[in-house]
Amino acid sequence: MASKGPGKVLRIGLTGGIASGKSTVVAILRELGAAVVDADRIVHAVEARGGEAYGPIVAAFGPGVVGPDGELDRAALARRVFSDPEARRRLEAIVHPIVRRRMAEEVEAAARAGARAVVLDIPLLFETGYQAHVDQVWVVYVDPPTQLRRLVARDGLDEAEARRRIDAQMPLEEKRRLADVVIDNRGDPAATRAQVEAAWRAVLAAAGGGEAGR
Ligand SMILES: CC(C)(COP(=O)(O)OP(=O)(O)OC[C@H]1O[C@@H](n2cnc3c(N)ncnc32)[C@H](O)[C@@H]1O)[C@@H](O)C(=O)NCCC(=O)NCCS
Ligand SMILES: Nc1ncnc2c1ncn2[C@@H]1O[C@H](COP(=O)(O)OP(=O)(O)OP(=O)(O)O)[C@@H](O)[C@H]1O
Repeated sequence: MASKGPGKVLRIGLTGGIASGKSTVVAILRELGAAVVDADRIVHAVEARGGEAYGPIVAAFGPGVVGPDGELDRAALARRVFSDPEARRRLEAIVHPIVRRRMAEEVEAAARAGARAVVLDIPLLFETGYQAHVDQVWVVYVDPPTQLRRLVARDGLDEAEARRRIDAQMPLEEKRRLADVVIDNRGDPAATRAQVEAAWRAVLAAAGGGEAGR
């Protein structure tokens, strides 16, 4: 864990596996008043037509990844990169540096706006080594069969495609072992909410109490 300098914002890295429940946990944290930086949202923004990553991606992957409306055909690009690790690394080499910079800017902005704690929702936190840049890591955990079932149900993928996406990430069991805080999302939403509320209360206490999130 990185040390927290005096007067600095407490950075919480929130991660998990695909469909483990990060968005569900983030929605609860927002309700509790947390400032949240969302890596997937930034990815979508920079990959949109006219965004910083759009041109380099089209140059690298060709017109086959552009849809009729001129936006990236995300489904086509996903099929490509989740069946070819080399292509995935090429995409990541374009997108990740831009996302890292934007996240740092958003943390700065939240701190300037008075937040004492910021949640960074980063699906690939461990895979990208970002744990060195946060003060604590929360992992949203589910067991593998639950993860597969929820991913298939949410995204309408067949089981083989869902497995490929899960296999493109560090195993969730391993992430759980590396966590400072584990949110166990195997149970019902109420059980998850109780854990998130308790973990956020601990953050408020560590960050000096009061309105730490905003
Ligand atoms: C492959 C792309 C086009 C698929 O887009 P799509 O709209 O279907 O999915 P979305 O971007 O909403 O991501 C959904 C989830 O997929 C998983 N995922 C996405 N990219 C990756 C990756 N490179 N490696 C492993 N898992 C990934 C994450 O769990 C993420 O939360 C897109 O995810 C992308 O450009 N990825 C590269 C950038 C990246 O690494 N993003 C992950 C977080 S920084
Ligand atoms: N405790 C729960 N019980 C039942 N279903 C749940 C629970 N938590 C989340 N889900 C469902 O599981 C799916 C995955 O959850 P969510 O979208 O929050 O995951 P995620 O980690 O944000 O995924 P991604 O990495 O793909 O963005 C969603 O359809 C969500 O409604």
